[in-house]
Amino acid sequence: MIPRPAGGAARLIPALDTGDAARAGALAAALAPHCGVLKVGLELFCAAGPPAVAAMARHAPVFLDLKLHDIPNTVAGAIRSLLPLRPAMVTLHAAGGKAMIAAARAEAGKAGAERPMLLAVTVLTSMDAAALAATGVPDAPAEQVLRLARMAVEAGADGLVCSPQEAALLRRALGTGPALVVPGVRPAGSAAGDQARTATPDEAVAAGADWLVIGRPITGAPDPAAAAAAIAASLPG
Ligand SMILES: O=c1ccn([C@@H]2O[C@H](COP(=O)(O)O)[C@@H](O)[C@H]2O)c(=O)[nH]1
Repeated sequence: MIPRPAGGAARLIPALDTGDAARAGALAAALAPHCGVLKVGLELFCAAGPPAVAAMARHAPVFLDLKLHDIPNTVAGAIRSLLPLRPAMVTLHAAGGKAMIAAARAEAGKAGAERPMLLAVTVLTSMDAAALAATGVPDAPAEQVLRLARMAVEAGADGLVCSPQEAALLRRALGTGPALVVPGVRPAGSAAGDQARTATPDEAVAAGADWLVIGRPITGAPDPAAAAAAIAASLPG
């Protein structure tokens, strides 16, 4: 399993959110010197499929952010299908429940020491309290994040995806065991877009994040490599 980053650029995970495989390849080549991991999400995977994962993996370890959420047998089958791609990290929704996460973990374990890190997505960083309440959860996002995080770790998840606003809470409650992978990170002055629960890279690291996922502030910059290099240089080493 991929080791935790010691600091600096290794903490950075640029999100390659594009449906254009050639652009993703160019971004990967430009960004790899300034990051630890490259993220392939739904947009790129739906457009370009497994070959895109193999192409990105030539530049850096790949975080395959597919947010699996289905019955246990189906999610285990999806993990089985993904293992030949040798992703460093794979996401699944914590809301899928204990049995789903345990089934995914059992399947991932068949890859041995080279298995991917399984990350449970708690409450999407785009959701505020009102959006969460509209799904039938009246609690504050932080409470629901903690509830799902405890359950996911008990079921075998190696780490959690949460907003930077819950990272300190999860570290206090769960210690250093689970890896914390944190999107919703915005360098000072950059637009939040559809992200609701955000903080700066410095704040995210201070709160206990291991890895920071940053997409549009990098990929939408006039010079993505320079944007990534500036963020990476600002991270504690
Ligand atoms: O709760 C979540 C889980 C995953 N993401 C993903 O992270 C990036 C963030 O991109 P930005 O452009 O920096 O907003 C994106 O790929 C999401 O799918 C998330 O934002 N929140």
